[in-house]
Amino acid sequence: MFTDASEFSGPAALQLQGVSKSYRSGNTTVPALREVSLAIPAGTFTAVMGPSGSGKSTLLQCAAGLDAPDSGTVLLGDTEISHLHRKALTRFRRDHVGFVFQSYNLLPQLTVARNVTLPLLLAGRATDTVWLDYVLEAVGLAGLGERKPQELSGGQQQRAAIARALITRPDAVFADEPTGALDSVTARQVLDLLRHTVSALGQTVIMVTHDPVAAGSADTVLFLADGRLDGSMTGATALDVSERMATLGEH
Ligand SMILES: Nc1ncnc2c1ncn2[C@@H]1O[C@H](COP(=O)(O)OP(=O)(O)OP(=O)(O)O)[C@@H](O)[C@H]1O
Repeated sequence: MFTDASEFSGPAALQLQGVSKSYRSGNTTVPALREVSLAIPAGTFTAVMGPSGSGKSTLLQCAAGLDAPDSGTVLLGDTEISHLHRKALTRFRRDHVGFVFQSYNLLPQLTVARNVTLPLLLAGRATDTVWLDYVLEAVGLAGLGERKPQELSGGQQQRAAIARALITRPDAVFADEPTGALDSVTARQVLDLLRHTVSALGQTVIMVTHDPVAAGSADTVLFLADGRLDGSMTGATALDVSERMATLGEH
């Protein structure tokens, strides 16, 4: 696991230094992340795994600028986002970050093409139709741009959501349980697509998942236990990941 960008050659897509985050619940404080430091090279596929409540979603929220850490710094590309104010952060996210969620979040009244290009519209950027066609083709939706989301299968809807995440050419794509609502065959296709966006388009993908099979598609798997990073694996199979999960937090 890289904790600092100086440990690898090439640019870092994401760097966290000493990131901590707690939630207040009534009179108690729940620590969700404790002093997490990591660096993710650009153009790689990283999975984040850990038991329920280990801090995966909090890590993703802080890393993607959806939430602010209590302490520590987050760098996305060259920009330190941990101390940006709300408006600047929203603008930064719109231009530099792609999101894929378990529940697709496509707007039913818009066509696939309009859903995919919505982030450009919101950012006031023109649509590059050559790039739109390329992205739709890359995700396997060539010729389906004029359909409505409800006229697509679940897997196709997730492909449209991935196209929407790619359309702004973001510094990083964050995926939260992207295969959670899909059957195993469709999930495999979506994982292969995420892999393809990394290897063919040079994207950086960071995916939170509960599924060892999904994690086994990534270049590197980061393990979280009780808000702390608890090691990593590179080139791991689903079986390797399952075995590691069974001993997580045991030292
Ligand atoms: N809004 C919140 N208010 C209070 N506590 C919270 C809040 N969000 C998360 N937590 C707590 O912070 C810790 C980390 O939660 P987080 O959702 O990041 O874990 P997770 O690994 O993503 O869990 P899961 O796999 O179940 O989604 C947990 O103890 C959780 O109960």
